[in-house]
Formats: sequence, C-alpha cells, structure tokens
Amino acid sequence: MVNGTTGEGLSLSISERRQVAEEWVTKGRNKLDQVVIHVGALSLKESQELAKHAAEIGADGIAVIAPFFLKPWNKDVLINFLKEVAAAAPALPFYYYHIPALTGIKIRAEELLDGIQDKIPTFQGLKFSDTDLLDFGQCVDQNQQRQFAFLFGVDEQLLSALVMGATGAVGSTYNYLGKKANQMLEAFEQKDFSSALNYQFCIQRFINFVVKLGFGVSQTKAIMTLVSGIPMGPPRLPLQKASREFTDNAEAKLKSLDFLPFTGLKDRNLEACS
Ligand SMILES: CC(=O)N[C@H](C=O)[C@@H](O)[C@H](O)[C@H](O)CO
Ligand SMILES: CC(=O)C(=O)O
Repeated sequence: MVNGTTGEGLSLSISERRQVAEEWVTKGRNKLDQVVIHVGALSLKESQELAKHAAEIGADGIAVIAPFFLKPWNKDVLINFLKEVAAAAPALPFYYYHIPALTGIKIRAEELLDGIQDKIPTFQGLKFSDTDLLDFGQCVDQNQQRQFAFLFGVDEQLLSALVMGATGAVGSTYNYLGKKANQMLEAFEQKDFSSALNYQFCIQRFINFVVKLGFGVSQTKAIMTLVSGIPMGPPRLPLQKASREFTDNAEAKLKSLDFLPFTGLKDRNLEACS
C-alpha cells in the first residue's frame, strides 16, 4: 500500500505521489502480489486525478481516507465523497482506509459498510487502523456473504483481529518485523494459538518499548533504515527526524529480542522468542 501514512502520502505533492506510485507499480511487477495506491486527498479533484492515474499505470487497487479538514459529518456524505473518487477509476478495486485517530472522522466502519456496494460497485474492502474490535468484528460479521478484504492496521493487535476474521494486514512495522508477523500468521493458520500468542507478545514487547520512547512515522522510518540498510531519508515537516537516542535504544531492543540478524547475542539473550 503506497503513499499512505508511513509513506507520508499526504505530505507529498501530487506529482511526487504520481512518481512514487509509478515506481512501485513498475518495480513491483512480478514481485508483489498487489500494489494498492492510496489516493486520498482533501481536494476531491486531486483525489480523482490520482485515482485515474493509478488505473492508467496498472495498479491493483486504490485506497482512500476520509477528508479531514472540512469534514464529512455523517456516513452518507462520506460515502458520496468516496463514491466520486471510486468513479474516477471504475475498473479498480476500491478500499476505504479507516484511520480515525489521524483523520478525526469517527464514523464507524460497520455503518459505512452497510449498503456500500450499492453506492460504490468497486468496493473491495477496508483497511482498518483502529483498536475498536467491536466495530471491526461487526464489519466482518455483517458482510459474511460478500468477499470483502478486511485488512487490519494495528500491528500490535493483529492476532485479536485474526480471531475476528481479518483477511490480511497492512502496517508499518511489517517493514521490519515481517518475519515474526509471518510466523504468527503461520501458527494461527495451523491453529497453534499458544505459539501465535507468543509471537504476538514478542512483537508487542518491541512496539510497547518504542511507544514509550515516542513512536510515529519518523521513528518507523529510522527503524526501517536501520534494519534494511536502505536509507528512507528524513521525514518531511511537520514531522521531525527521529533522534539518535531513539534509534540507538530501538536498535538495542531489536538486538535483545533477536530481531536483527547476525547479532551474536543468542546465548545470553533472555528476551528473545522463537
Ligand atoms: C497510525 C499508524 O501509523 N498506523 C500504522 C498503520 O496504519 C500501524 O502500522 C502502526 O504504525 C503500528 O501498529 C504501530 O503502532
Ligand atoms: C501502514 C500503512 O498502512 C500506512 O502507512 O498507511
């Protein structure tokens, strides 16, 4: 999922967003199962332009957050906005990106989904970045007849969402904790719930540690750089670069949890979980 929260999509210019989307689609060909472009914007026109562009370059889908400055105050208005964006790319699967803590739009996803396909025929699913598992569970429960994708976006709680019927996950920490998350998914699939819980706790130990230090998009990028060796570059204002102190602490924690390869700490490592 390109140009969302972690990619600072809303801080990029439209031409930058087009460029990043093109790169992902081109470089991802035959490597990635799906490239979904986030095309949400405050300007409906820009959002439509980006949706059209995503279709032209051969993306697999588009995602949209709620407009967050002049706000839709009820479900119908929000749907009307989303519908106009979706209509600009009528052949592309459409995902609503529900992230109320950042948009301030608290319209419950379960309500939004009620009858949404009548308005948005390309509606394909939801990226759900909220901790309200009642809302999430009801999205799944009320749409069992439809083949929607329910993608969960609170990485530290993914296991609970899997129990509720999540069909996938999209999150920032999978950029560097993907292996642990895959092990958890595998254990869940095998119905080995105690191992799955172990993996989730292990992921939580790391996230809990960095949350206490102050964790956001800048910090995520610093950790991505650290783990992958691929420089993510500094974040753009109003975000500020993560401090050296943060990165050092995060690195030490990753090592103690054995999340970094070749750290040679294995024997004296009490925290690590396998
Ligand atoms: C607000 C935010 O950035 N949410 C991300 C995805 O939506 C998550 O992946 C979190 O970064 C992650 O769950 C850590 O809290
Ligand atoms: C993590 C994610 O989905 C995002 O950055 O938007």
